[in-house]
Amino acid sequence: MLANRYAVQLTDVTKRYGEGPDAVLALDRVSAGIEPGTFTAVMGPSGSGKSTFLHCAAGLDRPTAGEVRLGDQDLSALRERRLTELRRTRIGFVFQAFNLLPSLTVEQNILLPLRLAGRQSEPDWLRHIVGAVDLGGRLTRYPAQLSGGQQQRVAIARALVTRPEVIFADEPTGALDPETARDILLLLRQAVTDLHQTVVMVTHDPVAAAHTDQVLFLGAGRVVDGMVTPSADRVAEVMTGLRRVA
Ligand SMILES: Nc1ncnc2c1ncn2[C@@H]1O[C@H](COP(=O)(O)OP(=O)(O)OP(=O)(O)O)[C@@H](O)[C@H]1O
Repeated sequence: MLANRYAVQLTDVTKRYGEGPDAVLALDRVSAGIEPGTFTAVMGPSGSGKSTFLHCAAGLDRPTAGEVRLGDQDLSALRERRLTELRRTRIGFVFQAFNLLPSLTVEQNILLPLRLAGRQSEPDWLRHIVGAVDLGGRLTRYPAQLSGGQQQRVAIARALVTRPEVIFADEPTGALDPETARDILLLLRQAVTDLHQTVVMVTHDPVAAAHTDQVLFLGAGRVVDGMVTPSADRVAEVMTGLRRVA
């Protein structure tokens, strides 16, 4: 069998919440393939299924039907323990709320995924990513002593430390001012361009989407449009059209 050319592949993924007349069809037979070493934005009106897409693609939630593959691994074939292990070692996460552990230093937060996986840190790699996120002088500080932008840099370093196959970012700039948001987006862009990382990001912001290579647009749980080398203006135009029909 040929190796999967995609870093992540969703095939006919359906996600239904609840049962009977109150059931919500959050994803309706969604298919998408994310190429390795690319930066992808997932956009759509509120309630269109973006978070559900991200959660299913990242193995945080199981689809009701359909298949999700991380490389050649079918996630539905994994029991909970193996799936947790896979999330820890092969996937990185960046959230809007940073999700750092307040009692750990910056360095300990960055190294946490390795510690949880029982893996050794690689000093050269650690130095490289700490340099890339520009946190060199702050490794012994605690999250509460950092600005929002600095905390998100720690979260990105933590996501990079295991050299995951894909980083999933859920509104990573949602809590930041526009200038700091831009720095974080440039950092994610750099992770893709320089470190050949694959990044999938949910965002509401056309300016954020303009930093990516491609945009997947969701509407009412389906992939309704796509755009390569997006610009903020063209993305905003598509979003206005989607909101009109939502
Ligand atoms: N745990 C849940 N139980 C029931 N319904 C849910 C659950 N999670 C999401 N939904 C519903 O599924 C649909 C898609 O939700 P989702 O959060 O994926 O959309 P979204 O595009 O990320 O929205 P937003 O931009 O507002 O965050 C919505 O109708 C939502 O109410």
